[in-house]
Amino acid sequence: MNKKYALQKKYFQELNEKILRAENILFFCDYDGTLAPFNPVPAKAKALPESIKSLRLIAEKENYYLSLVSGRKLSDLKNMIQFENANYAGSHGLEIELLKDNQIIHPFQAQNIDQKSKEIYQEIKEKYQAESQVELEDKGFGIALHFNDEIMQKEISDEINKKLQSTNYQLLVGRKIVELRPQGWNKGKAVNFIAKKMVEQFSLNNYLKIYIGDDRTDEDAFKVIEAGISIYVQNEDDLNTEAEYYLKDPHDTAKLLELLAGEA
Ligand SMILES: O=P(O)(O)OC[C@H]1O[C@H](O[C@H]2O[C@H](CO)[C@@H](O)[C@H](O)[C@H]2O)[C@H](O)[C@@H](O)[C@@H]1O
Repeated sequence: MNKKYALQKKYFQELNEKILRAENILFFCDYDGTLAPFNPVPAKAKALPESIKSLRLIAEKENYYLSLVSGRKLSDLKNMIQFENANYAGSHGLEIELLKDNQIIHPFQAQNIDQKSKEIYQEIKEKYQAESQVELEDKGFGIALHFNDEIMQKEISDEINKKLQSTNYQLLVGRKIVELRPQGWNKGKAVNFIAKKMVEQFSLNNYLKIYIGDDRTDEDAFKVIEAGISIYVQNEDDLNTEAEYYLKDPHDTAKLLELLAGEA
């Protein structure tokens, strides 16, 4: 493991130099586990106020384009964190709202999902809606099952995985959660989609992508950051990540954002 702790002076200087060399910054930030510490009740998982304050300052910088990217559905994400001048990507990027544009874009269409897959998905959804030991979060484009018990999580994810064989859905296993979502779209594709839109809309030339995220779904985004800055927020997991830098938890995210906002 050869990751760079982003708050260590020499590594912060290194990433800050990259930022200073770029004319424009496309700043992508995940929500849960990155801005908001874990809470067993998703609705209570609030972003740290100091991170909100710094992100607001970052979003106001003339050459910064802030995007919030989450597995949460768009409306939920926008309820949790409200910025006028930010792009939003909910449901792992299946629902996108670009800054200063009130329409929701669905960059990946449901017709890519065949009838058989839809039926199996519906069957799984109904089964776990009726299961009292599992909390089902219906996101429209997919579902998340929240668990308290890791053994149960493993059993259920194995069972669902079997059912999803040769469907157009995929299963993602995360921290106390399994998620079913359509195959073919992910946070990496959403990052590229938003980046392209920003480049076109604002005629950007020299730009740098920054992505901060904490779980497996963020790995797809780290892979498309290229020469930019990818930062993994470690939480409980190990450092098996594509990201170049790491932070230890959302409190570290707050410290980094404060430095980047120029407050510290
Ligand atoms: O992409 P993210 O912003 O990181 O969202 C990922 C999922 O986050 C939420 O679930 C996770 O956080 C909850 C609050 O701390 C926690 O209760 C749950 O166990 C975690 O898995 C959210 O509920 C999901 O919809 C997101 O996909």
